[in-house]
Amino acid sequence: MMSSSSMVLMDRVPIIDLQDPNESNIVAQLDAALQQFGFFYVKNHGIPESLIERQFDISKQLFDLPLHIKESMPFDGTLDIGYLAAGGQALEKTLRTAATEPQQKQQQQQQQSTEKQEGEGQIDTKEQFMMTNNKLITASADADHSVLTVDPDNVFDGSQNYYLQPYIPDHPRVTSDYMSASYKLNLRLQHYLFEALQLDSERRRDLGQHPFLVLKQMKYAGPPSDPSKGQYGAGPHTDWGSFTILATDQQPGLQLLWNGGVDQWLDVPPIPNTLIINAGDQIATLTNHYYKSALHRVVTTSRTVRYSTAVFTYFGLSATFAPLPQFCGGDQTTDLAEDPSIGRTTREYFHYKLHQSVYGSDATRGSTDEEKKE
Ligand SMILES: O=C(O)CCC(=O)C(=O)O
Ligand SMILES: [Fe+2]
Repeated sequence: MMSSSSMVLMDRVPIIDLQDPNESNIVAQLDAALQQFGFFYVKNHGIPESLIERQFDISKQLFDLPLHIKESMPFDGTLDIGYLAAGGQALEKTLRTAATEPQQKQQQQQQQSTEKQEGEGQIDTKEQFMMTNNKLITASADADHSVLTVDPDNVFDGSQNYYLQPYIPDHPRVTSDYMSASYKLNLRLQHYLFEALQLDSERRRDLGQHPFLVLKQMKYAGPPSDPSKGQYGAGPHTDWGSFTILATDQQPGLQLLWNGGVDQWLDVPPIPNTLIINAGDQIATLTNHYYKSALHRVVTTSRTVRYSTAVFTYFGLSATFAPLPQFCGGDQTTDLAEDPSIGRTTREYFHYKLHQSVYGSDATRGSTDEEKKE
């Protein structure tokens, strides 16, 4: 972890070359990018371009299927799988108690009063399809260790997902290969994060075991966004977990809220042969918001269809979150009540956020239907 004063300020989200033979360079760049933006690009990331293209090809075929077929795979919030039609989620609804910095909170409130005329958390125009390694969610806490382990070569193994083989023969193979490659990239990013935070081996094990992993394919074909009416492809939100690995087609739209003197929405444009990485709430909580879980949104400007695919990674499902000791005390103390991921396990925090975004409820601690079912 470098001190803020030694950090070189950048005016745009940096690209980190993962082929750099000097690991400490990678760690230092990751540290600076997470402090300043909460976002960075990676190149030479190990996921073959051909696999990324095949994945987008599958995604296009999937969203082109007739609506009745897509709706035959309805969203299941317990497993976090299935299809959500346009309007099925409103990410902005998760903001009311988002785990963001006080400064960001104030910004959110200003943003909402100046940009929005009606309602809160309007629906997002994106369509989405999700697959997860949900066997970890359904397994009981004392399950056989092998049930809880993730096979990096077959991440979905043993989990319930909708596989579209009858309509898209390559669907199981391509989604599985893409997820496995993404998980391996996540393991590398997590290693660099743990190095930056100088975590001991016990803490690494606690955070790293039984990770929850979500593949979300998205299509934006709705009307152009209009922030003044609260209409977005994806409304302003923070991601909820550890790292998000995002692939987009060549359409712009993603923006993050950044303070480079004044708060502003900064474009995160597509850059060929790179992936976009951002830190979620769990990383912000661990570091007492020293690393940012940046507010971001998708503003579509034209009628052009846009595809993106995110792999959301979470730390261990049973790990409970609180700032690491080195981030507590001094002027870095966070009001624990302000950060809803504190004191919750990954499993609990995930369901809490999901309820806000999909079901619109202010799920209270430990009382969601999903949690009761577990
Ligand atoms: O489509 C994108 O570029 C980003 C979507 C996003 O931020 C999300 O689904 O969490
Ligand atoms: Fe996001």
